[in-house]
Amino acid sequence: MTSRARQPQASEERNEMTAVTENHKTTEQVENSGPVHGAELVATNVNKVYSRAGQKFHAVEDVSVTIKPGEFVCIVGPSGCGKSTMMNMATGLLEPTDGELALDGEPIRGPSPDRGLVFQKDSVFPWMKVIDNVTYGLKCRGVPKEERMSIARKFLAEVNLTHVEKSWPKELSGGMLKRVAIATAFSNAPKLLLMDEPFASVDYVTRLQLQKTVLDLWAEHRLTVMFVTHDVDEALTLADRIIVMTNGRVVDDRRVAAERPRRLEALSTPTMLEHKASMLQHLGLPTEGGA
Ligand SMILES: Nc1ncnc2c1ncn2[C@@H]1O[C@H](COP(=O)(O)OP(=O)(O)OP(=O)(O)O)[C@@H](O)[C@H]1O
Repeated sequence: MTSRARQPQASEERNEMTAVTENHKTTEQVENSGPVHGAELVATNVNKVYSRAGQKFHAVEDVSVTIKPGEFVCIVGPSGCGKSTMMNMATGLLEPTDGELALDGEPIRGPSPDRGLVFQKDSVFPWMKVIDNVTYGLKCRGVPKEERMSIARKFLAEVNLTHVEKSWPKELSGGMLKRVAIATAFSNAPKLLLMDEPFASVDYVTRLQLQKTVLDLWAEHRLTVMFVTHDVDEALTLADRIIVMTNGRVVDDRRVAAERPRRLEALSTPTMLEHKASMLQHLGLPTEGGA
């Protein structure tokens, strides 16, 4: 018989969230507050050409972009604009047809532990208990058992999952599984965290909690984050820089200098509304002011 893992009480979650948001910093504050662990990602004239019904087309076309160490960058764009293709090339799982991606000056030729991944579909192995999932990458890299358990427990504590380390994934909620994936990614101490619509399938409240968890870990560990989302509000909540893609191209690249923590009301300031209207216009959506 399996027992359902204890869920944190609503009040516990709220207290954790408050503590977390109070610590958020902008990229500049993070950069100025100590050494940055993140790496610089440089894409130079990157193209990806696919064939569809015998016709070649550019899924990504001539993208050149530099993401600074420690920067939190969101990529926003409509379905099919090439966000995931860009992300997959950064993971090293997909090769550009032309151009190059490099991390700290080293061309990306394949996957590596210096790049952590959290994708929309759960990247948690159902046949391993939570603690074994989180330690798996460390084990593969030969990290001694005591050390990998200590690292995994530290990150499970940071995502408030200490109480389920011995649970099976099937005993956890969707939001908890996301937190296992986040703890697993951070345990491997990546220099670049690649997140492709990681919270698309969770409910609104859980999504806000997960956003705060990621922001807190980002500020603490000072790694570089590239986060793909459809959701302009999510990008404005998370990012210090937002890149908008349409039809495989970068059509907008803007800095969001708003103070952190960004509570819900922060999205309604005139500057944020201006950012939103401008991005929606790039995405071909009507805005309230008719801009
Ligand atoms: N392996 C493939 N072979 C052929 N075409 C592909 C392949 N992978 C992606 N595409 C096409 O490339 C384009 C970009 O796809 P991509 O998945 O990068 O878009 P996306 O912006 O991430 O979309 P979504 O938000 O819906 O996930 C789409 O037209 C898609 O159909």
